[in-house]
Amino acid sequence: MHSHIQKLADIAAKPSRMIIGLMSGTSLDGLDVALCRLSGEGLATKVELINFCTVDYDQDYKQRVKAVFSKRQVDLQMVTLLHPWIGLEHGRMINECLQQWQLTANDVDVVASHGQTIYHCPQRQHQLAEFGNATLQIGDADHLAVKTGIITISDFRQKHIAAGGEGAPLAVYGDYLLFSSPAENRILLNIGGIANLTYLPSSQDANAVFSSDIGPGNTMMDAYIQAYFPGQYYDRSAALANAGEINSALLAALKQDRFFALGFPKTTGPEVFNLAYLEQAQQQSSTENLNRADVMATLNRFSADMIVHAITSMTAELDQFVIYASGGGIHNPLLMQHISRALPDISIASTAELDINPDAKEAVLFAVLANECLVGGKQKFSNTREGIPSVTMGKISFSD
Ligand SMILES: Nc1ncnc2c1ncn2[C@@H]1O[C@H](COP(=O)(O)OP(=O)(O)OP(=O)(O)O)[C@@H](O)[C@H]1O
Ligand SMILES: CC(=O)N[C@H]1[C@@H]2OC[C@@H](O2)[C@@H](O)[C@@H]1O[C@H](C)C(=O)O
Repeated sequence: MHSHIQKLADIAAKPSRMIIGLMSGTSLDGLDVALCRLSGEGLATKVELINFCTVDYDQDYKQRVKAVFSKRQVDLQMVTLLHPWIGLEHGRMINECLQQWQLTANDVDVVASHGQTIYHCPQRQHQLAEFGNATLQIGDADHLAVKTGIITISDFRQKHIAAGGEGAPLAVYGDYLLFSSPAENRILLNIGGIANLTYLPSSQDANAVFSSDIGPGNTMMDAYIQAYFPGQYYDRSAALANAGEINSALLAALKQDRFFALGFPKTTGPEVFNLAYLEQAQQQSSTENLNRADVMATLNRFSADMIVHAITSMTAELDQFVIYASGGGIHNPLLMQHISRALPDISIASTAELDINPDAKEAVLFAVLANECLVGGKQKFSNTREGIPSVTMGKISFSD
């Protein structure tokens, strides 16, 4: 047996494993690095978040990735160059975090690397009959493994698609394993660039678990402020949106997209929800001359309304449930106010109540997927339930 395989078997046999979960989402703000101690598998999985940090991307990094991000036409040489480069950059960022935490590569068993999504296109979006669902994450894990000296499990979304899913949301697997509880029906709501949710019934029945993307979380607000307020990356504390008024004609036009007419589950990304989408809605509603604060106020309300719509339609038959929110959008006070006002009888907490830092949650969930790749695989989801195939995800890269 190759010593690498023996090493993997030894890691799998340990009573607990140290796994670094990485997430770099659609907001392109930074790399979330979550060092977790994991034990058990399936519903017996236990996670302890030992250390967490977001390593901010500098301007060069952002510009390089943005040049190929969610665009139909890109410089293919640049995509090819970025694939190893992002792997190396993420490796360098892990090394920095380890140094900061006064740890070494030997203290970590495995890295779980999401990579950087640069294009996501489910069949229902591209509508090309001869092609299926597709998604592309770059940031090569062999480079990351060699740079850090740590075995790396990566590229989780391809198996999901190969087994009939759209490649997202993957959060549902970890949400179910970590947060499902007989005490209450739960909605795990993540408001990142794109918003998504997972429904976890108190029955803990894996076949009744449900998950879907919702539409934009922060992505359109971020794109708008970045385009018109150079130097600002997001509408901090909703300062701009709070200075404006919601325009009902624009709001109605924003809600017209085909995506919202599709049934759940479904997935999407900034390939759909971007500035061109806003411009089209402004043309349709003759609101091209709206002032910037009003546009931001309307975009903020648009995200909130679609989140509320998804929650109410997915919970129509439920008496009671609690929402646990995560992702950067929970720091946008106006967005959260719109959501809670529209759902006055629903308790909205953050995943901190479930002992997971809401900013770290997605990175932790990738650590859980890596743990399942190593020691799990027994928890089954219903084969008939669209979007949650019962598969083991991730590819393994060795460091030497
Ligand atoms: N103080 C704040 N005020 C307003 N918005 C905020 C604040 N802090 C964070 N945000 C929003 O959260 C975003 C980052 O969210 P997050 O890190 O969850 O995104 P992501 O992981 O890239 O997204 P995804 O889940 O789609 O992959 C920022 O770009 C910003 O829009
Ligand atoms: C293709 C892709 O990267 N999708 C992301 C994105 O960000 C949020 C939403 O869109 C979700 O579908 C997904 O990420 C989370 C982690 C998921 O798969 O659950």
